Parts: sequence; structure tokens; C-alpha cells
Amino acid sequence: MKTYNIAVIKGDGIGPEIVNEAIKVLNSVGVVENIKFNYKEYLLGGAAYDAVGDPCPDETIKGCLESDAVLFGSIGGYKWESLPKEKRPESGLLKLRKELGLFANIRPAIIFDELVNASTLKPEIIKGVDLVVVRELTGGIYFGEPRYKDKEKAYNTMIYTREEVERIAHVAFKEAMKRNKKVTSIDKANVLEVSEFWREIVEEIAKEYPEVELNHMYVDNAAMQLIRNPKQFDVILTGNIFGDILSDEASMIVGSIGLLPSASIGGRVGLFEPIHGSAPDIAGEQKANPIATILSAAMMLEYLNELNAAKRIKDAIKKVLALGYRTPDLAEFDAKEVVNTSKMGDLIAKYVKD
Ligand SMILES: NC(=O)C1=CN([C@@H]2O[C@H](COP(=O)(O)OP(=O)(O)OC[C@H]3O[C@@H](n4cnc5c(N)ncnc54)[C@H](O)[C@@H]3O)[C@@H](O)[C@H]2O)C=CC1
Ligand SMILES: CC(C)CC(=O)C(=O)O
Ligand SMILES: [Mg+2]
Repeated sequence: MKTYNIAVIKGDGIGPEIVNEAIKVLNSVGVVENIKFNYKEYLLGGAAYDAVGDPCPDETIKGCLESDAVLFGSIGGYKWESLPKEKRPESGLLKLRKELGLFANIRPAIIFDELVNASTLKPEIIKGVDLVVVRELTGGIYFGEPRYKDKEKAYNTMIYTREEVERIAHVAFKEAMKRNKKVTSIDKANVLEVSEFWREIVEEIAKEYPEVELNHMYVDNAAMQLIRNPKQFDVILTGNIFGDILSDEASMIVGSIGLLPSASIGGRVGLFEPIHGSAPDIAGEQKANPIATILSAAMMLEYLNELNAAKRIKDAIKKVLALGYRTPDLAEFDAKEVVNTSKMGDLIAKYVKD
């Protein structure tokens, strides 16, 4: 039997609800695939601030580094919005990503055939969508110095170094080599020097991957093209803020933000989390869709090279959707039965054994 030590960070808002379902599914698939998971919980975000006065305690960083992988829910909420920035949950998450060296965030947006009607876009536009956003995660404007705010002015700095662009470009081109060999690099090079620089370096790295077709797109056009014709994209390579925004947009192409998982890699240990936040508007109500987190657990299994177990989870999700079970976010799309967070987890945990 294989054993993995998993650092679990439930976080705030819907975080505990969705992570509980992912653990339920992992345990179920572990039984059939002979895998044991040892979970150890750590605090991050608002929960960590409330407990120890720090949104990213050293113990959490250390615990993650000592684990085989990290499973994370979400952080943030109204309660902590007026704290000084360094004490806010979001700062805790940014610090954790930086400390763990997780510079690459892989966010696949793949339509389930069972959900082709689950979009405001026409089925012919979205059927077959299979794209992945490769988002730079530890640089750009979220981290750039100087940053400043007073009553009269405020600013942030979008900065990328050569090394940062090179390494994320390699991740995107390698991803494209495993897929349809197309990279669209998204920037704002018509206005920003940092984007011009990004573009030049991406062009240089592209020479090492002659089989991959590279094109560039301005981010405003990309936001429109994602809706107009999402199937033109294979791998989207972009910076921290643009990737954050475009991946939330991409989630609505496939039906709901509650469906998109992610893997953050680049350091000694990978971290797996849904792309969405802590959804304080529905927290504690068992309304959240846990599929994004369960798919993140499947990405974690792929990272651990447990490919059969990962496939079982993805197949089980398809099966449950095909049977017409929907959480409230997808209730209006071919639902035979609307179920809560826990019931959705139960169903997926049941069908992973089939
Ligand atoms: N990685 C993380 O932990 C992230 C944390 N946040 C934080 O989360 C808090 C809320 O941020 P928002 O801008 O409202 O974004 P959000 O992603 O939490 O929620 C946006 C909307 O999507 C819905 N939603 C999100 N996840 C869902 C799910 N699994 N099932 C069904 N509906 C879902 C919410 O109910 C809400 O209406 C903030 O404090 C924000 O900073 C935001 C994004 C990422
Ligand atoms: C809350 C932020 C720190 C990040 C974010 O929105 C994301 O990673 O999707
Ligand atoms: Mg985001």
C-alpha cells in the first residue's frame, strides 16, 4: 500500500465544506486503489489570523514543506476586510505561495459533455472546450515593489524579471507539448513595458519548442475571444493578474466557477486548490459546488503519479453529472435532482468505486 502525507488547509468560508468532500472522495478512491492518505491540518487566512494573529503561520509553511502535497480550500471573508493588508487572509495566501516557490498555476477549463447546456454560451461554441491557463503565480503586480497608498495617491508595480518569465514560459510550452501544441501568450504589450519584455522573452523560449505554435494576444481582446471562440485556445500563458481574471472568466464557459480546479507547482511540494474564493455569500449553507476541489484532488493524484485513482475521480464526476445531480450553481441546467455540497461528495465518493 502506498502512503502519502497530505497537508490539508481548509481555510475560510466554504473552504472547510468543500475540502471535507474532497477528503471523502480521496478516502473512497484510496480503498479501491490501495492508497493511504495521512492528513495533517494547518491554518491559513482568516482562521489562522483569529487563532494565532498571523494569516500565514510558520508552522503552516513548515508543515506544507514536509508533506507530499497540499490540499487547500479557500481563504478570505467580510470579517477580515478592514484589517491592515499584511494581516488579511489574502496576504497569507500570497505569502504561502511565495514561500513554497509555487510560481506556476495550472488552471484547466474543460467542458463536461454533460454540461454543454450549462452556459449562457451556445452549445456549439462550448462543446469540446479544453484549454489550460498557465498563470505566473509569484510575481507581477501582486508582489511588485514599490507599493503605496495614502489619502492622495496609491500605486502598485507590475514587475517581471527575465528568470520569472523564462521559467513560466517553459512550463507553458511543456504543457503544450503534451496537448495540442499551441500557446497563446496574453499581455498588454501595446501599452506596458513589462508586457513588451514578457513578449520578447516568450519569443526567445519558443525557439526551444519548434513544434509549438505561438501567438500573442492583448488581454482585452483575449477576454472577448474567450467568449467568442474559446476553442481557439489550447494553452494560455499569462501573468499573475491577467491569469487570475481570465481563469474566472473561463470558468463560466464551462458552466460554473465551482468546477475549475488548479495545481500550483514549481517548488518542492505542489499545492492543489479550486480557482474560486471562499464564497462568503453562501458559506455554511452547504450550497457550494465541491467539484472544483474534488478535481483539484484529482490533479494532486496525477502529481503523485496515481493516475488510475485520478481517472476514477474524473469518471465518477462525469457519471454523477450524467445522472443529473447538480449543486445549486448548476440547478437550472438539465438537473434531475439538486443536491447539497455533502450529497455531491457522497455521490462522487460512491461512484469512484465503480
Ligand atoms: N484562492 C483563494 O482562497 C481566493 C480567495 N478569494 C477571497 O474570497 C473572498 C470572496 O471573494 P469573491 O470575489 O466573492 O470570489 P469567490 O470566488 O469567493 O465568489 C464569487 C461568486 O462565486 C460563487 N462561488 C464561488 N465558489 C463557488 C462554489 N464552489 N460553488 C458555488 N458558487 C461558488 C460565490 O458564491 C460568489 O457568488 C474574498 O475574501 C477574496 O479575497 C478570492 C479568490 C481566490
Ligand atoms: C485572493 C487572491 C490572493 C488570489 C486569487 O484570486 C486567486 O488566486 O484566484
Ligand atoms: Mg482569483
